Amino acid sequence: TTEIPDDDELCGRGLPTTPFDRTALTTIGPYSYDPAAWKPWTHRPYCIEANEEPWCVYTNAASPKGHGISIVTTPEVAGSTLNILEHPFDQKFFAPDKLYLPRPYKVVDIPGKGQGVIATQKIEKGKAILVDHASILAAAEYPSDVMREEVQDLLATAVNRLGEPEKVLGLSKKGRGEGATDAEDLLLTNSFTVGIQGKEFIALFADLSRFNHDCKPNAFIYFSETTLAMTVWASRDIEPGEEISITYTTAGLPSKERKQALENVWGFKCQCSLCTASPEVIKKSDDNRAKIKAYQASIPKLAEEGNFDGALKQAEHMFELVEEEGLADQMSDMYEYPARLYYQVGNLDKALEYTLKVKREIDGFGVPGKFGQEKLQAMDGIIRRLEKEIAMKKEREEQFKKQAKMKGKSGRAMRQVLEGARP
Ligand SMILES: C[S@@+](CC[C@H](N)C(=O)[O-])C[C@H]1O[C@@H](n2cnc3c(N)ncnc32)[C@H](O)[C@@H]1O
Repeated sequence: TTEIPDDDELCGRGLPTTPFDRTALTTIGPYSYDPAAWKPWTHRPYCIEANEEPWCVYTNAASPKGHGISIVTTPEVAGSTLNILEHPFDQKFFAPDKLYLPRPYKVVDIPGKGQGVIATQKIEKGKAILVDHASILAAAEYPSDVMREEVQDLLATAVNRLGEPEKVLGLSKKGRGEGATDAEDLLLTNSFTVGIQGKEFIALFADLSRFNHDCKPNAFIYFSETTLAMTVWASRDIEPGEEISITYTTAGLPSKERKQALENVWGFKCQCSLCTASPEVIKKSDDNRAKIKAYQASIPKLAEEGNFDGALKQAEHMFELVEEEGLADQMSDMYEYPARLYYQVGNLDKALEYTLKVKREIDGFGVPGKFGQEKLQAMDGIIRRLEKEIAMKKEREEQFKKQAKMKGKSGRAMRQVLEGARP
C-alpha cells in the first residue's frame, strides 16, 4: 500500500538500515510514498524535474555514525553507480589498530585562520587521526536546464534532513558566492571535491572541516569510495600543541600557483607557516618545487635515451628535494623511477630498496580501496622477483668465488709441485 504519510520529512526517520534493493529506486523509487521502497533512505527522496531526468536528495538521517548522510544526484546514478548502496553504511574502519581513539586533538581558535585543530598528544607518522564519514555529497555539475534556485532547494533539503543539521550549520561560512544561500556558502567554505566511480561530487565532512590548510602540511587526507569516509593520516610525527594541517590544493605547487588556487577555489588568503615565511625561504621552496617538476619530466626522458646514470643522479637529487619540502607521502609514486632505473642498470639491491620504499609509503598509510590493493599486490610481485634475482645473483657470485678459489688452489699446488721439483 502507498499511503501518503502526514509528514514525509519525518517519516521513516530512524529506520534500521537494511541491504539496499536497487530495483526499488529505479522502478518505484523517488515517486513512491511507501517507506519500504526508500530503504536505505529514511526520507522519501526529494526530487526536482529536469529535461533528461530528475535530480533528487537521498537521505539516511541516522547513518553513518549517527549524523546522517544526504546525497544529491540522479536516480540513475544513485541506483547504478554509487558504491555506498552496495555496502553497509557503518562499515568498520579497515585498520582499527592504526586509528587514534579517542581523537588525539582538540578544536581551538587559531590566529588568522578562525578555528583549527591542535594535537593533544604525540601523534606518530603513519597513524590515522580521524575517519570522517561524509555528511553531504552533492553532484558537482547539473544540466543547464536545472535552475540555480532548484539546486539551492536541493542543497537546503540535503542539509535540513540530516540527523544533526546543526552540526554542519555551525561550521564556518565566509559569505562566499554572489547571492549564495546558507547551504551553498557552507559547501563553498568547507567542502572537498571527491570522485565516486568517475563522477565528481562536492563532499562535506563535519569534523574534517575544522582542519586548516598548510602548504607544508603534517597530515594528508584519503577518500574511500567504498565507505564514503575521509581519513586524515599523519605524514610525520606530530608533537602535542602543534596544529594538525592538511593541503587543500594539489601537493607541491609553487607559492604563486597555490595562492591563486586557494583564493579562487577556497576564497581565502593563506596564512600558513610557509606563506608567511621570509621571501628567501619562500624562494628556496619555490626553486625546490620547480626543480622537482622539471625532474619529473627529464628523468623519464633521460631513461628513454638510455642515459640511466644521468637519470639516476637526477632521481636521487629529486628525492632529497621531495623530503626537504615534506612531500614524500604525497609523492611516493615517484620512488618507482629510481626502482626501475636501478633495475635497468643491474643494481638489484638499490632497485629493491626503492621498491620497498614505494610499498612502505602505500602500506604504511594503509591506503585501502581498489587502487591501493592492486598497487600493493603489484609491489609484492616485484619485490618477490627482485629478491629471487638477488638470491640467484649471490649464488652465482658464490660459485664464481669458489671456482676462483679452486683455481687458485690448483695454481698454488702446481707452483708447489714445480717449486718442490726444483733442485
Ligand atoms: C574548511 S575551513 C577550516 C576550519 C576553519 N578555520 C574554521 O574556523 O572552522 C576553511 C576556512 O578556514 C580558513 N583557513 C584554512 N586554512 C587557512 C590558512 N592556511 N590560512 C588562512 N585561513 C585558513 C579559511 O577561512 C577557510 O575559508
